[in-house]
Amino acid sequence: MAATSTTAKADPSGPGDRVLTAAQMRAAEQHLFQHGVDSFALMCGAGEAVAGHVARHWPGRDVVVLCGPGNNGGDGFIAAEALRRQGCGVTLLALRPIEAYRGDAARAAAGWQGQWLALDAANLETAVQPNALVVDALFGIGLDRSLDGAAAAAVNRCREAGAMVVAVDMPSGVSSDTGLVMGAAMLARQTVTFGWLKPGHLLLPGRLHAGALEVVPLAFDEASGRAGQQAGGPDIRCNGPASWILCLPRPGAMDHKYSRGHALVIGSAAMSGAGRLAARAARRIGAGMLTVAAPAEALPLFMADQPGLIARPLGRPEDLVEILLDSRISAVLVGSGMTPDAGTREAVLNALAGGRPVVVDGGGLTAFADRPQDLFVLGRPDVVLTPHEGEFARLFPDLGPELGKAARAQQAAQRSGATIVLKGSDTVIACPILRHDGVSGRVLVNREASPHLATAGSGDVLAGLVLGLLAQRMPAFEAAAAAVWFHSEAGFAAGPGLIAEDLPEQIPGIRRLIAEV
Ligand SMILES: NC(=O)C1=CN([C@@H]2O[C@H](COP(=O)(O)OP(=O)(O)OC[C@H]3O[C@@H](n4cnc5c(N)ncnc54)[C@H](OP(=O)(O)O)[C@@H]3O)[C@@H](O)[C@H]2O)[C@@H](O)CC1
Ligand SMILES: Nc1ncnc2c1ncn2[C@@H]1O[C@H](COP(=O)(O)OP(=O)(O)O)[C@@H](O)[C@H]1O
Ligand SMILES: [K+]
Repeated sequence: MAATSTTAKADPSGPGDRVLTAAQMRAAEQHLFQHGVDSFALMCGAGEAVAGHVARHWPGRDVVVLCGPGNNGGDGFIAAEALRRQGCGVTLLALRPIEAYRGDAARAAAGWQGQWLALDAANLETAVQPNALVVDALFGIGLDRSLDGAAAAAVNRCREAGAMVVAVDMPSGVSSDTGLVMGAAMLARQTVTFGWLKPGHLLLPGRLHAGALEVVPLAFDEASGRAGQQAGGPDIRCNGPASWILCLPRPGAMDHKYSRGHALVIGSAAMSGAGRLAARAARRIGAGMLTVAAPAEALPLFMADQPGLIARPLGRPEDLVEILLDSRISAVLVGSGMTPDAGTREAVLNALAGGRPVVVDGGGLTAFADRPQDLFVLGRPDVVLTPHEGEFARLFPDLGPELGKAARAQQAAQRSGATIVLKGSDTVIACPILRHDGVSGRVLVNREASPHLATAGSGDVLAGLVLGLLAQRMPAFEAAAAAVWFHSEAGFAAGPGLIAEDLPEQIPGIRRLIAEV
């Protein structure tokens, strides 16, 4: 079967922007088989696509192909034979003797016309010379335990030799569902994958092991992708405008400042900067009106900083309840820059009781570390929790990294009933609303963000962006995802030397750019 390959830069995630787990991928594959696609033809398409990729990027180079025990190895045999026929010098090392292969992989192995070498330490040392070009076809989506023995030795040898590795489907050793390294993992320059991206290509550290990604659709289409996701697990996609642009607020001729959205930031005296940054971000993303409620001594700071906002004193807890009587307030941010204590807890609970969409950030999350159930407001998907890893671990101590970031965020969303933004360089946004088509929720993975965002106050800006979009009545999951996307774009736009104060100022330019989308 001829493989069609895509190398789209803007969104290389294949048909749609789905991201499939290993189980979903297998279900998508079954869907194809039920509709007459031949499994060996699919493997041939995969192997030939890898060979085509290698020939395009390194024309005329000798190549070492490492074949594992299953179908990933099968793809390797097909690629090796295709390259050999093109006149490439190919050395092939296999983890199994030829007679031990089964199914399509056995058929692919039987088609290899070159020499057969065992994948062992001695052969690795001879074959993988410094700067060798290596096709890693050891393990793909079937990896289910840590690499050891010869497979681990292959990873080490490639690393020692500074080999340029092209990974087939997954860099071997990276879990396709979690992006976690199992024992040891190939550090690939490039990864050629099939059908759709897998979470492990996007989540850390897998993203760093995968290098540049090429998605080859093969025979996979929208119907098989949908069938794959409906077989179980969440609908995972890459975060981008396609996921939320239709509900991005746009002011119209009939709008006035209140109708555009009135956001409320609960500020603190100890760290007023957090609320100030959030307020500025909420206004830059389009909230028509912004009120800060903060201890009286902090109010002059807010007012001097931003003449366009309204400041109201917050002394007693009842003050917040009174402020929330104003029905024009359309969303609330609580927790940024607040100390994690009983007073903050009360402010969060009062904000939630106000019945508006609420963003809970920073100290507002940690204040519930010893009683997370009190924060979990089942049936309130308009509540957005924005934890970084530390805050997440305090609220969901049992949802550890071993589950993978996509699954952790999804389970946290379902447990809390809230939209979850699990921050980091690979921020994941999860929706608590279950669907009725067998898909257990929606998850978006932000592809990449500027590491310059790792600076104090950057999270406060993100919280403010979510607030500003919620205030404009954008649904919470979409608001959270759009905010994360704007935030990472702002990080790239500001670039080196970025400080949190720069981020809100980048928003209008980015907003203008996507107005045309
Ligand atoms: N679906 C698709 O889109 C397409 C799929 N295609 C290709 O098929 C690949 C999936 O093939 P696969 O299912 O045979 O799994 P694969 O990754 O080769 O692992 C093989 C076996 O290794 C074992 N094993 C696991 N971990 C281990 C470890 N650490 N150390 C040692 N052994 C370990 C484990 O078997 P076990 O030993 O448990 O019996 C496992 O079953 C996919 O990635 C893609 O390249 C394309 O051809 C066409 C499109
Ligand atoms: N290495 C990184 N690469 C990209 N984005 C990052 C990185 N580290 C942090 N971020 C982003 O920066 C923000 C930091 O938020 P947070 O940890 O709450 O900081 P703060 O509380 O100081 O504002 C988050 O949006 C996070 O996703
Ligand atoms: K591989």
